[in-house]
Amino acid sequence: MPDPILIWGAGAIGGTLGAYWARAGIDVLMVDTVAAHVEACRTVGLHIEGPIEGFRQVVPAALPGEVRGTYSRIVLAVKAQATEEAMAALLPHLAPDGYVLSAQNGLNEIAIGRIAGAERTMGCFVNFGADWLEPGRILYGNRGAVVVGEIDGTIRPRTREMHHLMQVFEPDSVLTDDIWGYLWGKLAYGAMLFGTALTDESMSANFADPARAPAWVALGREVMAVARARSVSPRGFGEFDPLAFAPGRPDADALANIAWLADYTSKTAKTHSGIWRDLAVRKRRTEVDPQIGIIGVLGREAGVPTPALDRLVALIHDIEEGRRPQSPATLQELIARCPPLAPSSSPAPLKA
Ligand SMILES: NC(=O)C1=CN([C@@H]2O[C@H](COP(=O)(O)OP(=O)(O)OC[C@H]3O[C@@H](n4cnc5c(N)ncnc54)[C@H](OP(=O)(O)O)[C@@H]3O)[C@@H](O)[C@H]2O)C=CC1
Ligand SMILES: CC(C)(CO)C(=O)C(=O)O
Repeated sequence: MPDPILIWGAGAIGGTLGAYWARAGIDVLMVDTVAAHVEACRTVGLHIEGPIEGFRQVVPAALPGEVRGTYSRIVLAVKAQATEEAMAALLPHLAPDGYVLSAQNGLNEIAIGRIAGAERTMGCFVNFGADWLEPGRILYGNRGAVVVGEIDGTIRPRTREMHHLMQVFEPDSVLTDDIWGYLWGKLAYGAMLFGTALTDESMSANFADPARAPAWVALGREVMAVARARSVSPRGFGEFDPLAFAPGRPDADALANIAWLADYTSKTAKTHSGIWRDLAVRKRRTEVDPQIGIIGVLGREAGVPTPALDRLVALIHDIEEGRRPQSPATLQELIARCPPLAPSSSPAPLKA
């Protein structure tokens, strides 16, 4: 029998994975710092609810200090700003020939590789939607892309094994030799999601408002410009093609993708992003620095200006620190820094 899969961070993403794997008879141990959540998961069970399916599953769970032994497969699913702290705690439990899979948004694989070694790091792009509601309760709002790949692009037996495991949860999971392409594609979408969290409205309402499009286009373009400077060719999901935001592409191509995002985000029970939830519900800091701030840092290294991203980071900090509300006026502060769209731009039809 292989050792259990250790899931470090049993919130919206880690908890959903853990419940599905445990229900399928796969041996898992979830680790989380929220004592009441750990207790609920391992006693009465973790309740997965929402439009996909509802079930309650007892899942073995522990606080970090309760973990013993070493594990060959660790799925890291904490928010990006907790990555380094979580890595320090889990490292003694990572087998010498094991690996950590980042089931997170952002470029956490860089930090994980630095701490655990590149050989012990695997990448993952997760785009399903889930919310941690309270101890023992998670909303699984919509299915979404799950993509697994090694950070050096090779596909190894362990990569195939993790891909099979992900298929237990999401049958359409993808195995890739280009995980960085997917991670940068998510950064383009992710930057826009941070933008939507400047307001109190849903993701879909934000994407559907033509007056707000200059912000989404500018953010997408800046992420693409930095990705290009780093020789990454970002990949999308569904019909979202981040390359439509690449330098030189007409505004109409970008707008067609934003129209698709408005539709895509209207079909989930998770109406607002995790960023919005951190600010409006959890009243806590977001992942903006490790996820979006880093793009500006990489841009400066490559001589690529990122004024919209920089303004976005500052505005999110303003909300975190109570200097501004989540409101259309706060988003307007971002739009004011973004170039206007070409006057004749109307969304080009998306390719079938
Ligand atoms: N939710 C979603 O729909 C999506 C999320 N993602 C990404 O997935 C990652 C995880 O997000 P999500 O699941 O939403 O976050 P959650 O906050 O729901 O879950 C993270 C859990 O880890 C706990 N935690 C924090 N620090 C530690 C630690 N050092 N050791 C163990 N547990 C810890 C948190 O506790 P506490 O709350 O007290 O901090 C929380 O219970 C993020 O990068 C996010 O951007 C990607 C796609 C979709
Ligand atoms: C919106 C979502 C679920 C991606 O679709 C996300 O990544 C987030 O909430 O941060």
